[in-house]
Amino acid sequence: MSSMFFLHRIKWIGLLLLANAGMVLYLSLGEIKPTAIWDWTDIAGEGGSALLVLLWTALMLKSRPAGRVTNLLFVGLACLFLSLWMDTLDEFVALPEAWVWDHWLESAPMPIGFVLLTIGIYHWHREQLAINAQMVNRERYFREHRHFDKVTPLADAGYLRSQLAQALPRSAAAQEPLSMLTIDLDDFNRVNARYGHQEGDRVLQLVCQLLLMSLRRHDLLCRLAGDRFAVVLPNTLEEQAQTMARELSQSIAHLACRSAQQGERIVLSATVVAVMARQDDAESLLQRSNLAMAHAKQALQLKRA
Ligand SMILES: Nc1nc2c(ncn2[C@@H]2O[C@H](COP(=O)(O)OP(=O)(O)OP(=O)(O)O)[C@@H](O)[C@H]2O)c(=O)[nH]1
Repeated sequence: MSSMFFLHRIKWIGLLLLANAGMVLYLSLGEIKPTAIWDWTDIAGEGGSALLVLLWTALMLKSRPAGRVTNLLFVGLACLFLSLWMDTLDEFVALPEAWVWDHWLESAPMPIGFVLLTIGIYHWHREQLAINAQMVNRERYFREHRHFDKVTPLADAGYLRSQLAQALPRSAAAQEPLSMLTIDLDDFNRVNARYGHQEGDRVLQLVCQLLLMSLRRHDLLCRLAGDRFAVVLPNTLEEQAQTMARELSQSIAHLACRSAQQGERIVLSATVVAVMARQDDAESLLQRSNLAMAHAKQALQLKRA
């Protein structure tokens, strides 16, 4: 909310000055009425309405970008507020009966405000129609071009590249770290060889579910190829990513996975590597990640030999 006040500070200051000028004018030219004749119903009705219009103004400014339509809506609401504000002041301050300008101050901004608001709402409606049309186009683009993996419900390497290409500059601009995990099942060809390709598919689906459950909402899991997955970890330092890598590797090793036919335990393990983006673009980050994976697999082979 405070950013909204800062962003539109000139509008708020202008409105405050006008409301204040109205009050000073009334106080300097009129006389404060005795409290006995204050009409509390009018004060509550008019003052409450003025406060509600201020609340609408704040909500409108908070939900809209700056621009012509926002200005129209603001001026419209400001006119309504000023009209109600002068009406409320009238309940406290008595001005000579002969004067008419105060009636104008109370009534004239109201119809102007309604006209401006109507024009503003009409343009807002047209804006919304244009946004809706764009969203439909984008959704169509998304549905047509996004490649879903056929085995798991995950997007593929192409999608990962496109998301990395957007996420990397965004993180750099926000000065936030971005890390990536690559997860590769060990000896997965043996699962296929021993239990069949269909069973292999089921194992990949189980691993995918396990990974999805273990990740945070804003992490993006994709299937790079075969038994290799990648996770984009926004706002994550290398150390945190390393911890996640260890945890995921342990979860996969503990996955109680049994074959559908015989119910045998299928023992799984995975090599998980973490890299943090430095000055990378999508390609160089993927290359570094693949290199880290190749080293980790080599180390595993050496350990086994
Ligand atoms: N069931 C199934 N298998 C797949 C799929 N895609 C790739 N594979 C198999 O996954 C295996 C991957 O083999 P490799 O790349 O040698 O990996 P690995 O056997 O895990 O060996 P390391 O990674 O070196 O430990 C191959 O046997 C592929 O046929 C798939 O969608 N379903």
